[in-house]
Amino acid sequence: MFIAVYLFIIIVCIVYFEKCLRRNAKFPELSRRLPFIGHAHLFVGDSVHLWKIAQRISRESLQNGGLVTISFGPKKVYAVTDPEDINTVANLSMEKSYIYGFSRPWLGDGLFTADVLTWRNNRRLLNQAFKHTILDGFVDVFNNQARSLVDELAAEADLEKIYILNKLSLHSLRLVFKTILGVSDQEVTPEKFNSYLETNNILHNIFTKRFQKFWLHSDIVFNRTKLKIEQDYAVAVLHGVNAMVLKNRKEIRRLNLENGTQDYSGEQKPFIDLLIEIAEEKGLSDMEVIHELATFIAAGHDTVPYTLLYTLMCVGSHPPVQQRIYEELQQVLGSDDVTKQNLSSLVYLEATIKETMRLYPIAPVVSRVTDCDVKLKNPISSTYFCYFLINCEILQYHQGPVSLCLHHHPVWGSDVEHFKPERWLDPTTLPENAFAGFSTGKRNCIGKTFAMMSMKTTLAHLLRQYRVTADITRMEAKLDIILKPAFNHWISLEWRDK
Ligand code: HEM
Repeated sequence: MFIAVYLFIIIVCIVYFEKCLRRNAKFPELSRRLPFIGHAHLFVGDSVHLWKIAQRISRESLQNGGLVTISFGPKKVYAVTDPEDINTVANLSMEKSYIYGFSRPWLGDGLFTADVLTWRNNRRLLNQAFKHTILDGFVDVFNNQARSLVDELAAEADLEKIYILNKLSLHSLRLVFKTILGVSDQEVTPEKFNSYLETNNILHNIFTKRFQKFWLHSDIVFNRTKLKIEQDYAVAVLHGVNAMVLKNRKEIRRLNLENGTQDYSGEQKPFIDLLIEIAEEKGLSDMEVIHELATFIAAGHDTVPYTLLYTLMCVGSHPPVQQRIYEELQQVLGSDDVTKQNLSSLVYLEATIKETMRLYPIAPVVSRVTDCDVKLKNPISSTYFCYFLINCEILQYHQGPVSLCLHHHPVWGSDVEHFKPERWLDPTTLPENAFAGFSTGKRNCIGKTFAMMSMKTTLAHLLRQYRVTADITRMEAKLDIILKPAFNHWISLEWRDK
């Protein structure tokens, strides 16, 4: 009898709670919300499933005029897909959402995860390391690494299928170790690089699992799981490498200062030296420097290889695009190396990378918290009026290969679904605020010029030497922190001068 009464009271409460929510719902909400937990159940599954959910959210958001709400229990998230709204949010809210906090044991107060106050200060200081004049000094390193990659791939040329991702990751990690840490290939064995990559992937996996299982969002629960033990171990391994590099670098700097010498013989000094200088000036601890290094290594090498892979796959799937790139390379470079002067003439290659990033952005979801009211366009009516979103969390969903969102928004025109690098050649014809491959607003990617320069150099060397074949329409993707290929991401390479 008592059980029946309790059940009755619970059902009445649920119905009342639901009615209140619906009455107060000002915004369209994602379908399939459950009482109390909201949409949290939709995210449970593997990372292929997570990508499908992200695409569904972005599709529903666009169908609802550019905004849809998602509930995680009492927490409400606004998924924004309208270009104007995304621009508004990105410019007003610099604070990252609590989900980024999952990576704090690894990245600490590094630029990517830092709170706004710390971020403002550090971004200003670190911006100087990413100026064009500084990055120009890395072009020789980009060329040397690209040449090594071309040579390494020779053994696999003419095979029917190559899974090139691991080689691209290794290439990007070496590049980052050289330019960010000042560590040459000879100082780190291939096994150590591979173990760094594996550990890095383990961490991605742990963060994704934690995000998908909403009960693990709480530190109290998560800290009692096996995942936490695995996370601690992985973080210790990566920090161990960073700490060792930092110690060696400080020693080299000390000796250089004592002897009045420098050890980068004409090359640009690595980012770590600037960081050590800032740390000495500001009294930062070694752990703070390690967190910043971890951030730049992660952000630098996690992103580039995936964008390179997707570009090669797009190029391999579109022979006329490949032919035009080849002709541009012949005309601009011939058989010469890339230089800071000729790099800017590779306009069609750059357009191809941007078009790839439009269709396959490695960071398709960016999450922010607002600390002020944000006025957005009315997502339901076609007339424009405004809503106030108060202290809410906002997700920007831009793009997905099959879904309609920022990078697939109708503002791109009727050929929005086509891979068409030509659309980038005349900037005056591009839609406003509709590209966020490097994010947008003040807290966008600090490494975007570095990334573009290194990717253009690598692709110039590769595509001059090899003809690529691929079929990107068969690739399946997963969302494992970033957009990664899950299946069918092979390419084949053929020597051009055979
Ligand atoms: C194709 C290559 C790259 C892409 C597509 C990319 C994309 C992005 C995106 C979308 C964000 C914003 C993420 C968010 O707010 O959640 C970001 C931030 C960041 N990126 Fe990149 N990135 C790339 C390469 C690089 C490289 C090479 C570096 C460093 C060498 C780098 C360093 C960073 C850092 C430190 C941040 C945090 C910036 C801040 O909060 O001020 N990225 N990147």
